[in-house]
Amino acid sequence: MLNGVVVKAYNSYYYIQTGDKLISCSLRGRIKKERFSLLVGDEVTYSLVGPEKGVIEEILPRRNMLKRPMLANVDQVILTFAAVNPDINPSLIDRFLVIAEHSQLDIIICINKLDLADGDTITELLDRYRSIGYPILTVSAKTGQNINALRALLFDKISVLAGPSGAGKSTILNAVQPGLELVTGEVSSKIGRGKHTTRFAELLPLAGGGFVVDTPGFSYTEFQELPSPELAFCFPEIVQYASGCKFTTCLHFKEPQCAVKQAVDDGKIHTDRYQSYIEILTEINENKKGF
Ligand SMILES: Nc1nc2c(ncn2[C@@H]2O[C@H](COP(=O)(O)OP(=O)(O)OP(=O)(O)O)[C@@H](O)[C@H]2O)c(=O)[nH]1
Ligand SMILES: [Zn+2]
Repeated sequence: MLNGVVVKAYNSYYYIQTGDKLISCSLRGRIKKERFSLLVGDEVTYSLVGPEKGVIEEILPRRNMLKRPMLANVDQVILTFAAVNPDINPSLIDRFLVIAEHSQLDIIICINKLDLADGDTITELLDRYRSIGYPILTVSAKTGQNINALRALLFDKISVLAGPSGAGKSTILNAVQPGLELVTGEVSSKIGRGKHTTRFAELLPLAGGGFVVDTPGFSYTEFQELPSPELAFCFPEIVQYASGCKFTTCLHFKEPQCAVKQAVDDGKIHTDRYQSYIEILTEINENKKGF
């Protein structure tokens, strides 16, 4: 039996990548009954029935599942922001971090357009996130600076790039692997790619091993409602102090004897981060969608 990864689903066919071969597969009858359960990203076993044609026999156990886009076995999200143009915005970074934390993926923060940035202005901001424990990579897709380091991080993993429009996600991927030829540029010119329509994500194989997802990951406008008690778990530094709160149900807002608020007062949690937490908590409580 052969092994591969589902990289694309089209009509009732699944495309399986094995090494540098792409095998178009149908499903064995008994899996068909549970067809909904086969996702792009799944590892499968298959048997060949012709040259580059096969039948999927078995779906191997799934490590995780992402809802938007629908994918299995994603290892990490590369949260991508531009240092400038559009200007880096800590509150937006915090919102993307919440979504990424909620999806329980490993997170890498990637700051692009280093060629346009005055290093000092972003250093303080990046130190803030570094001190929380987030790995940070600064790159320039334009000059190629640190693109090798990013390529190394993508090696042998399934990665999603997420981040605001214009951060340079497609340009970065094209720099990582020129053959990908993702469409870049103005938003309007991308509509043909289905940017605003529902489509199934595809995995693009990277030379040397690993895959990237061809659509931007979750966007902050697609934020799915998060129950307010879960929000604090999306802030690692809040988690670190929350066990010291008097009430186990503490939302670290108006409750007395809150160890998190104390940590903010003591300068151990950054006030901006706490502010982001409170803003998002308030939005969740007001039942606003799409923050
Ligand atoms: N100066 C500079 N410009 C860049 C860099 N990376 C991307 N850009 C430009 O930024 C603009 C947006 O880049 P895209 O790659 O389309 O951004 P995106 O994040 O894929 O945007 P969406 O698809 O809308 O989410 C383009 O005009 C790019 O040429 C960089 O490192 N330096
Ligand atoms: Zn508290």
